[in-house]
Amino acid sequence: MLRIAVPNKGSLSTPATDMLREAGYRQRRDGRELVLTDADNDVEFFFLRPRDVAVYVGAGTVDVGITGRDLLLDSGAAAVEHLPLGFAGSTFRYAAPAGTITQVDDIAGKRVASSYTRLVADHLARKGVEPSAIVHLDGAVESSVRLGVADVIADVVETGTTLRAAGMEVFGEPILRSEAVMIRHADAPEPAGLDVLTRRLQGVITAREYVLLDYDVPMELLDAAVAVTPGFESPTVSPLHNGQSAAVRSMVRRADTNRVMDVLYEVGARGILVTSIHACRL
Ligand SMILES: Nc1ncnc2c1ncn2[C@@H]1O[C@H](COP(=O)(O)OP(=O)(O)OP(=O)(O)O)[C@@H](O)[C@H]1O
Ligand SMILES: O=P(O)(O)OC[C@H]1O[C@H](OP(=O)(O)OP(=O)(O)O)[C@H](O)[C@@H]1O
Ligand SMILES: [Mg+2]
Repeated sequence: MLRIAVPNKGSLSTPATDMLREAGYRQRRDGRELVLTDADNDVEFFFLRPRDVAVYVGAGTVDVGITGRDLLLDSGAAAVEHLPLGFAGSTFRYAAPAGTITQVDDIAGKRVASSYTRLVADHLARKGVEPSAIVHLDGAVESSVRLGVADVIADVVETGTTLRAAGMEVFGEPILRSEAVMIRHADAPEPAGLDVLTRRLQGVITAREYVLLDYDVPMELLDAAVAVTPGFESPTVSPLHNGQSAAVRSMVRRADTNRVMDVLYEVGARGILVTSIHACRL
């Protein structure tokens, strides 16, 4: 039975559970359940603190887990990224009170507060910058400068609202671009059942990222239209009964849908329809 660690709280928890449910797995209804067996799919879920997921996977006591790329790298566990999942996107960045520190080199000799101290230490070591201290805090890192325990922070930035509210500004390039990832042990052989889990999750990711586009186009314009919607391998083209036009079906990135429809219309396609994909295996 494949053992899967899932975040029990925080930003990753609900979207991780939603994705697994969409992939056809049973998920807990009560937020206090710690373990859940899905016998039909031969998997067992362990609901753990997001930060601890990499520790369990690295120790080999669970086979795979869902966590953030930033949490994985900060853990130092013997676990590696297996599949990016496309949710809980964020950047990890340095910030300081507006107008004080503006480049990474200036962190030399300063105190840096963060909940991700290994990430920060590794990054500063790579840059050859020596801070006077790296202060570990559990959260609300933005308050650390005002309260006098640090000069600079390194923290997760999603919208930037929290930083703005604290009168801080980011500086330097992002240390990391993070998102939710499926992780597995660094050296262990691939556990039985991981191939099925991976295909199922990839199916959900693709169904979220792509739509189906259908349209009719006169035969003489078919090549020009297909060039706009090349699809994954090649679009499906069916002749219409009138013998002069074709119906085309192709997968298109959801984010590109309206731009592609505009171009297709210009090319001469009509009856352009967009349909969501409920599930898929490619
Ligand atoms: N706005 C956000 N705030 C915090 N973490 C975020 C955000 N957006 C995405 N994430 C990601 O969520 C993960 C952190 O989740 P975690 O549950 O540890 O913290 P949290 O969501 O801040 O919850 P809490 O602070 O309540 O424990 C990281 O991988 C981080 O990159
Ligand atoms: O860029 P934003 O959209 O504002 O999001 C980023 C903020 O959200 C998280 O804090 P959280 O609310 O989890 O509090 P915490 O610091 O106590 O973990 C994170 O640590 C940042 O402070
Ligand atoms: Mg937090």
